[in-house]
Amino acid sequence: AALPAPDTAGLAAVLKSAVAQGAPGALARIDDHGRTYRVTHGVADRATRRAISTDDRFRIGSVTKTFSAVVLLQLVDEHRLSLDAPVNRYLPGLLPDDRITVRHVLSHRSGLYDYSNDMFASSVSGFEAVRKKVFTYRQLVALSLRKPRTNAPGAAYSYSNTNFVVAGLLIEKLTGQPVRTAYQNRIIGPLKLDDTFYVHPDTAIPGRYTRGYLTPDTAGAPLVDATAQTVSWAQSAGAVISSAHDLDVFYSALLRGKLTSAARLAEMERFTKVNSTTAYGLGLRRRDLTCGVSVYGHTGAVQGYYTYAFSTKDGGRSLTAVANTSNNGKVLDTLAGALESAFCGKRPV
Ligand SMILES: CC1(C)S[C@@H]2[C@H](NC(=O)CCCC[C@H](NC(=O)C[NH3+])C(=O)[O-])C(=O)N2[C@H]1C(=O)[O-]
Repeated sequence: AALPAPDTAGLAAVLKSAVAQGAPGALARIDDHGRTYRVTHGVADRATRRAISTDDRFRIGSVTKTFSAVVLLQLVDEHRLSLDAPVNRYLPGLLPDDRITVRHVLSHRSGLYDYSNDMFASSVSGFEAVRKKVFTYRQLVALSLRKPRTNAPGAAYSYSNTNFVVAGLLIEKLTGQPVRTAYQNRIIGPLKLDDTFYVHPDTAIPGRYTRGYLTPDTAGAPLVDATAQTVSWAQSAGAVISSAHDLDVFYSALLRGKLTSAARLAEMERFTKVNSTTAYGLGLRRRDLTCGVSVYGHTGAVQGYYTYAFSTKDGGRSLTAVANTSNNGKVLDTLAGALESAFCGKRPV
């Protein structure tokens, strides 16, 4: 059945609410079968008061996980990787359990502890301690292995950034190239994503961007400008920079089967239920909306930036919504309403 028209007034109200709840600015772009909708509210820069634009680049956080998963699924298509092989077959000795497979890692079912839980237990001091640091992938995995596994391999879903750091190690081992090169050659170049970059360990966002502001844990404390950072704590789990246009193109192309074989896309879409509205596949989230529509993509939360980037199953309609703050649960929850406005249309009064 055809989707209802996007509810742009409802989308504007969502962004306005996000700003009222503490985001300096918010943006949303819908690409719907060739027609584009753009909505913004608030500022990209608190000092200059420059209005936020849907053209502004931003840090996409864990939306990066889909980029990493796509590269690995392409390697499966090229018969250079098996999803059900142990990670240790490709990276001998990396993990303490040979039963952990590539599929377990890409579906957050490995049981590998998420080192960021400790790293950011105190949001601002944790961020300031790492914002200029450069980690190796193996240093991040070592941080995780200091803690017990959360579950036996394959036994449960437990979100962990460590999984997609392992994915980055697999990409570099199997392609013989840095993750940056793999993203560029396999995704960014072919799709002409001119606003999309992997600059790690550089701290600057190229070109025109919105600044990002970390909300402190202490109510009323001033926002922290988190724009300049290496994002080395995340890398292949969260360090890509992009734009609303490019993420709409990316998820539409993925779901249209432009980036992997149909068989591999079907593997990405084998979902483990997370809660009543969300399920996780391989580097891909499914969100089930109130109108019965399911959308596919990923969310992102990196210091200073919240992102929702989702598309319909056929890739015909895509939405990217961003708020330039983080560590603000009200804003994260409010921004989820952008999915309802974009894909469920006007709410019955
Ligand atoms: C599951 C999520 C929401 S969290 C996960 C990943 N982001 C992180 O793991 C960053 C955690 C610290 C971010 C920081 N929070 C704190 O410091 C809290 N003490 C903030 O909000 O700026 C990402 O991105 N994912 C989102 C996803 O995949 O949707």
